[in-house]
Amino acid sequence: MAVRAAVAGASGYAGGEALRLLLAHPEVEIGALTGNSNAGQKLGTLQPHLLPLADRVLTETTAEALAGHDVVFLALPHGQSAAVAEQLGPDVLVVDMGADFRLRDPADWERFYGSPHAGTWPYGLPELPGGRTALDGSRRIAVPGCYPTAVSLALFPAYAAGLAEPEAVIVAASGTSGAGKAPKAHLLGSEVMGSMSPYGVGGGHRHTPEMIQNLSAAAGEPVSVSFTPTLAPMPRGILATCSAKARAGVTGESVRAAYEKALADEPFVHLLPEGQWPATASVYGSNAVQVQVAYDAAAGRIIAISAIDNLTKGTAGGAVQSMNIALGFPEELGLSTIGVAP
Ligand SMILES: NC(=O)C1=CN([C@@H]2O[C@H](COP(=O)(O)OP(=O)(O)OC[C@H]3O[C@@H](n4cnc5c(N)ncnc54)[C@H](OP(=O)(O)O)[C@@H]3O)[C@@H](O)[C@H]2O)C=CC1
Ligand SMILES: CC(=O)N[C@@H](CCC(=O)OP(=O)(O)O)C(=O)O
Repeated sequence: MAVRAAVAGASGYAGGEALRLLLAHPEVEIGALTGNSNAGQKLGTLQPHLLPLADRVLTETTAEALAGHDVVFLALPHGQSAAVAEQLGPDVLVVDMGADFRLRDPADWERFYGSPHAGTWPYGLPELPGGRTALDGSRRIAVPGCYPTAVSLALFPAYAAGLAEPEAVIVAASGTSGAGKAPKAHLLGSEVMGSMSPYGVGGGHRHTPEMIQNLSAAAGEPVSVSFTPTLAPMPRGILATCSAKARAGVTGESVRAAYEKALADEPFVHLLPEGQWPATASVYGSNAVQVQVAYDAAAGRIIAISAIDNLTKGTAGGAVQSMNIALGFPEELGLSTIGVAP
């Protein structure tokens, strides 16, 4: 029997992407759709690409509206999920696409988000060591941030194999949908189009502690991360260029072998053949992740590059993949690795 799923934040980008994927999921029936300022509006006016749901009307995000579902996806601004989640029973699978339950260290949360820490839930990145075990049967899932998804998948094989020094340098470009749908001054179309610019420079981006958490767990020792995000003039996609100094004795062959071993059985993460490089266009709208790795012998550095769709594998696709594991469905159910080209 199909599970009944509600989506809170259905008017936003993450909620809209969750609905796009859930519409194609053979074991999910879509229940309540809730919003905030757009409650009372028809979904067709807010998410015109979701034609089968065009006549559905958004209700307020309340415990009553979300009651009676097997799964509740929360696509709410940071800090809003805990109050909603605590009103949902322990048997309901709550999948939080916000940041509230991702970090283990309350001090990290308070420093980067400036509010009391709500707690820590099983982390929705199945590909990390132990990731699937943590999600199996869980009724609470913290979906990772989009940049930490791209970066962790690019670098964990190097750290898990003990090939890299514990200091990573990351520069990643994101499409503008990463910033959400609400209008923002730095996202005016005429200023974003035809230009790339950095932001959150100097360790200030809130995804830095999440990357440190993931890479340190893979390495078995603390890993420092210097992360610089940049905004790219495209609606979707993240290209993460990650590098770390190689440990003594590392060769191009040993790096390649470690990545082949770590990613061989992954249904969504694809280590490209040597000589091919990840591109955001290749994963547009798909749950696939492209990874490539190279050893820069002159600099003594491992360079790992990944491409994801920030809204699919970076948010809603990762959420559905994790839901599948938690509920015992095949992990790939309802998810595509087929992109859109050109
Ligand atoms: N965009 C992305 O690439 C990613 C987003 N996420 C996370 O997903 C969550 C949603 O992000 P995104 O979809 O981009 O943001 P949007 O701004 O596009 O959407 C926000 C949603 O939350 C609703 N909302 C706003 N304020 C409140 C409130 N006070 N109480 C309840 N609902 C509220 C909005 O409703 P209404 O429109 O009706 O006001 C809307 O449905 C965030 O936590 C974000 O960090 C995670 C990974 C990637
Ligand atoms: C381009 C852009 O602005 N991206 C967002 C990341 C959005 C995201 O995935 O992260 P959260 O779920 O943690 O909000 C940012 O840098 O804040």
